[in-house]
Amino acid sequence: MGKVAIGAAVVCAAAAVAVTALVVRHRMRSAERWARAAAVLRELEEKCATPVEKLWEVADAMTKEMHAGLESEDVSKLKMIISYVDKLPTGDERGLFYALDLGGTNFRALRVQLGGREGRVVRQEAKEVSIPHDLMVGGSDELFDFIASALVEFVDSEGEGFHLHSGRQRELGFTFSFPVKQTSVASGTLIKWTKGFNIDGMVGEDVVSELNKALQRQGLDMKVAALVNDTVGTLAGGRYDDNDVVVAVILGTGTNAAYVERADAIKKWQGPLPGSGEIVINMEWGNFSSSHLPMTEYDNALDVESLNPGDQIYEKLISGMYLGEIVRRVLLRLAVQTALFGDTVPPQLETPFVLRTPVMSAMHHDTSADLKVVRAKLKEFLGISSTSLKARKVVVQICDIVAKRGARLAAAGIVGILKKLGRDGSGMRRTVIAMDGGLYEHYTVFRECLLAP
Ligand SMILES: Nc1ncnc2c1ncn2[C@@H]1O[C@H](COP(=O)(O)OP(=O)(O)O)[C@@H](O)[C@H]1O
Repeated sequence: MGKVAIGAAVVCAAAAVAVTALVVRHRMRSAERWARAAAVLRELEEKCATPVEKLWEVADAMTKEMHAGLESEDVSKLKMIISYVDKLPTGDERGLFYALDLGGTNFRALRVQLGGREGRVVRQEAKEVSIPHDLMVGGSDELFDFIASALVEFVDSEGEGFHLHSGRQRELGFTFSFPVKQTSVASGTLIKWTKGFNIDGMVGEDVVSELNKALQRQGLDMKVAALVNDTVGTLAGGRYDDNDVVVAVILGTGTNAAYVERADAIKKWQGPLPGSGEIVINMEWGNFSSSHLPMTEYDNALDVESLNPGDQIYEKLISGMYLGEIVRRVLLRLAVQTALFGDTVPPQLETPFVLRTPVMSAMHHDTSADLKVVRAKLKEFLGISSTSLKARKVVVQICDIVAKRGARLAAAGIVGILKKLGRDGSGMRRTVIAMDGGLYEHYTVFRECLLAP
């Protein structure tokens, strides 16, 4: 009995030692993994850093590129497109106007009855339709017929309070938020698709004529009276509300900026200068690129694997289409190299664009002590069923680094425009910037960081 007990005790002791050794080894492995995760995070933080000196460099580079883009075509990454809009609203406008806004995942139709300076916006109605993904990469007729048929329904649903002057054809302002070479106020050819659109045979075509043809095919008595970029539209809308608006910036699926330039500062302008002496420039700033931009291996890989490698570099750092995807790439690296989400890499995490920016934003804004929103989103969108609080904190930290880099770079771009306008110093006249876009509107941390970096 004694021997058996001793033997059992010895066995037991040996097992205990083995178990202890296992625990220690696991702890060491876990400590090692966290150390590696911390190193990946540290590196991300360093590479994404945007100290004030760097932001000034980015702002200066933006100003320089603006000058180059106004000088002549094709010398700068900034196209600095002349919009042909030389008059902005004064607030005195009257009548029934229609608008169509196409530039991302949704399009919007709008009708508005303007009642002059006193009446202002008497009445307005809008309709929003999401674009099925297959139409974003299909044929041109299919996309424009889809839009025109939605406009038919919109006009059919017109209620009380909207008055078209008798005998007048319905006129539409077409906001088309892709790079276009404008040829007049109501015509322009597509330069390239961005933001996930890729429709065969459209590059080089007049987008107004494509829409007019579709309106005819659908039997709607309406014609496009003006083609404006969404940023130019935002500038016009901003000016309608406030006379000091001179710049507009969009931060949504993509990003862009427009501003009012002195016509005589546009060296590449040919022909008579407009009477107003001013013209709106559509910068297409999403294509801005500079060696001063803080790029990481994740950004480079995202760019190389994108539909438009080498293009839209600034947009790929700051806009809603890409922020979530950058975060996904960092998380994938952590999952593979440090087993952040357990011993196997969650398969969904390998799917490009599975982590959308609104989901990133929801996780970033999670204020619960145990980060339950992060837990729920990781489960819902990435199929990660169990996470430690520590891992969830890492996720939030990555969102923070990526979002704040984007917001600070966007702010630096705005400063670049103000420098070009000579409105960056103190004691200058009041300058108002019209901001729009879902990213700016809904991503609070991003917006607050942009406003007070
Ligand atoms: N809650 C949110 N948090 C962060 N980003 C958001 C949120 N909601 C929308 N967004 C971003 O805004 C984009 C939509 O922007 P919006 O200006 O409405 O349309 P567009 O697709 O024409 O740019 C989305 O693709 C997304 O990237």
